Amino acid sequence: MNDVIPENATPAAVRSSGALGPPEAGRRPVVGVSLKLYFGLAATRKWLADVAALRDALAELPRPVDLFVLPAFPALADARELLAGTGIAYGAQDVHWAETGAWTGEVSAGMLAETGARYVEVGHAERRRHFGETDATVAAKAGAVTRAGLVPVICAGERHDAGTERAVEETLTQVRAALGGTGPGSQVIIAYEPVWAIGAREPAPARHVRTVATAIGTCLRDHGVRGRVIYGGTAGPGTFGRLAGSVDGLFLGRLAHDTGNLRRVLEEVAAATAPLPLRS
Ligand SMILES: O=C[C@H](O)COP(=O)(O)O
Repeated sequence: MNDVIPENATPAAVRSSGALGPPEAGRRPVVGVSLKLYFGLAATRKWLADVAALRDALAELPRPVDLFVLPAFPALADARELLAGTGIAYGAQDVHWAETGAWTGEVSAGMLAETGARYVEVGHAERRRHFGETDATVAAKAGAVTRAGLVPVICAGERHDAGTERAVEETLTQVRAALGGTGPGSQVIIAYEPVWAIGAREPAPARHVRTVATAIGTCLRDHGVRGRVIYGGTAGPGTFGRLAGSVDGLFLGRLAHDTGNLRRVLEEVAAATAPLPLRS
């Protein structure tokens, strides 16, 4: 168990805790957005066009930041069209673990790769809660995604606000299970999302997030995967500055519907992060 990291710890102090290692170079900060089922197709197209217009702002950031967006399946073709040439990646909010077969209604990682998708979210709390996803199915999906050459965005987080120690335990159980489906050296993103902070009024307290995210970082290193950790749960402008040094970026939901917010988040992430080391 890691000690709780102080609320006012500087990024350098967090790194010197040993969880992230020395700040040589390597991991690029990353910001992701899931649209969930908030928009219809026309609204998604409008939003994607607004995101594509961030292209110049993205290119002018003082430090490169990866940006990916996850619209609903029917909008993947729109993402391909509207984000072409912008350097902004896109992907899906779910996937099936099988490559092919009698799986009515499902979509394989291979098909997603054919659409040009780069990232695939697996194990979001809403899928665990409403669709019965388990650590085993999340692991199978994460494995399918990496085998297809895509990057799984593995969501993990405790269900209830019952203290940081309990959160580390519950979250690492999910992360370890999911990583069991991926091979050594796989590239993954872990989206740490305390379930009680999703769709809430404010993000989880920074001290709590720093401690859990740092424990996830150590877990990634132990598993020998190339991992980045991002925080999600009512994240928006002002969130990253309090977490810098313990996470590689943010995973946004509602607050990115306004692409002005998304632009501010990208600027904050670029400004607040120093180069971070590769984890393997
Ligand atoms: O996928 C995104 C997360 O669940 C966070 O959503 P939220 O920012 O709307 O709370």
